[in-house]
Amino acid sequence: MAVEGQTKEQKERSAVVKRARQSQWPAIPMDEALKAIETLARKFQPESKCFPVAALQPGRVLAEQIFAPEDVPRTRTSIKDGYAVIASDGAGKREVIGFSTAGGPSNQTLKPGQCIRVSTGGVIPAGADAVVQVEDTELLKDDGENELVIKILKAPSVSQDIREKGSDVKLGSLLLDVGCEMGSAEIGLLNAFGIQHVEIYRKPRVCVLSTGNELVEPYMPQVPLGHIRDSNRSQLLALFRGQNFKAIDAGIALDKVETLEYAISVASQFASVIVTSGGVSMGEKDHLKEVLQDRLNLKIQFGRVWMKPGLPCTVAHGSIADREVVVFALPGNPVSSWVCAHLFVSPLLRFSAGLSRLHATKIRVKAAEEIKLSPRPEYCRAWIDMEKGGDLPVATLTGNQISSRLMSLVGAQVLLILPQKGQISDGSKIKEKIEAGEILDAIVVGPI
Ligand SMILES: Nc1nc2c(c(=O)[nH]1)N[C@H]1C(S)=C(S)[C@@H](COP(=O)(O)OP(=O)(O)OC[C@H]3O[C@@H](n4cnc5c(N)ncnc54)[C@H](O)[C@@H]3O)O[C@H]1N2
Ligand code: MOO
Repeated sequence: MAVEGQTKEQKERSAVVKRARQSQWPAIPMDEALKAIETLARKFQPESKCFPVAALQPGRVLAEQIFAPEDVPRTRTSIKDGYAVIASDGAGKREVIGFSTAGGPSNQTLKPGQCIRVSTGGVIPAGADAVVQVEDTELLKDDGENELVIKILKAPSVSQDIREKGSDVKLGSLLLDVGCEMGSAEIGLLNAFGIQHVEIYRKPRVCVLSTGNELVEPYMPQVPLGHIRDSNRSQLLALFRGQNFKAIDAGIALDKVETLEYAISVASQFASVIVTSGGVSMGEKDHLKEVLQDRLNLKIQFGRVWMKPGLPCTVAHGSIADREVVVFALPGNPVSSWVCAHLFVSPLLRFSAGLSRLHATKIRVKAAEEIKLSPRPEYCRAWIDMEKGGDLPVATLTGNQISSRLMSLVGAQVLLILPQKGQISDGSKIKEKIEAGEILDAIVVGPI
């Protein structure tokens, strides 16, 4: 028991003997954890603002429906470089009375036997009802500079090679919907209609904090024995920034309840989503759960998930100084925090960013090799080969999958979803492994 007058070391030792020897937190199944995240996400509704289209970057999310303010094309235009004609004139001679180029429309009206030279995108002059491409004509007469008479080789049909008014987009039709992620095409489309301002969602902010007495800044030239460089923070910041969220560096906090409480409170002033790594397992310095629940009075939504990696992953929700927050206390192992960030943090941030799809894309792949199953459902990192395997891409594990091995994340394109080792559905035998060639679901986490 801790008594007055104890040294710091004595106090720490007494904390060790008092620690629980079993986790008080049930390891909930993955689908339950994901449901909890989806429920929580709804508390972090996206916020919008008006934004100039000229400054839009890919990845921004639209917060309003955009309707076409005009027809495209606004008037009938030519699909080909050639001649605007009257179809009923058929094949044969035509007098060339002028030209209508893109940007230089003609104000002449065609009469039978006449044609007007047009370029692709040029306005179809009055009286014309077809375009004949230049390849289907012959020049019969010119004055050295201008074409005067041509011959149409094939009889044209009405509407041939004419883009009718509104045939691409009708005035008032829906161009882009709420939740649409801006890419190059969407930015181009807004500009095609001269739309100058749109309502977009604000990027959600996420604060990233590393915890652990053993951590030193990555730039430190000397790393004392027993210490390691903090890699989780930069890794998670880069992950969230790469997903278009605003990620804020909250530094490193020592494994001390007061320090952790302080660091998380400070973080809550900058972002309503806080991500920590480390200190959630069974060690005597693993204080995160206690800090979240007992010192910050947050409600722990779950304190363990039956998954690998990421077993002690913890999520807490509540208010700190009247600000609603969610804290994702991820396990310290670099692979565990990365996998949990993809599976739990990103979906909540995606919701808060206004995106219509919360979860990453799932694909079906073929296992390249035999994979031993673990007692927990596992999310294995894998590379994808689109060429091999015929109908489905082939997934090869990124080497040893231990949760400390950061190398297993390098170039990872998918997380293979492996069931836990156990009885197959008809109960006939225990499934111990995935066979080479077996088809699996996989979550896309990198460019394919
Ligand atoms: N008795 C038990 N021990 C452990 C259990 C358990 O159920 N019972 N769970 C294991 C699992 S699973 C995981 S995952 C880890 C997670 O532990 P913590 O979240 O408490 O993380 P730490 O102990 O603080 O760190 C674990 C590991 O990761 C390194 N680390 C931590 N932070 C960083 C960082 N910012 N950058 C790079 N590396 C970091 C740390 O040095 C440790 O090596 O617990 C198992 N133990
Ligand atoms: O399940 Mo822990 O997350 O890596 O080893």
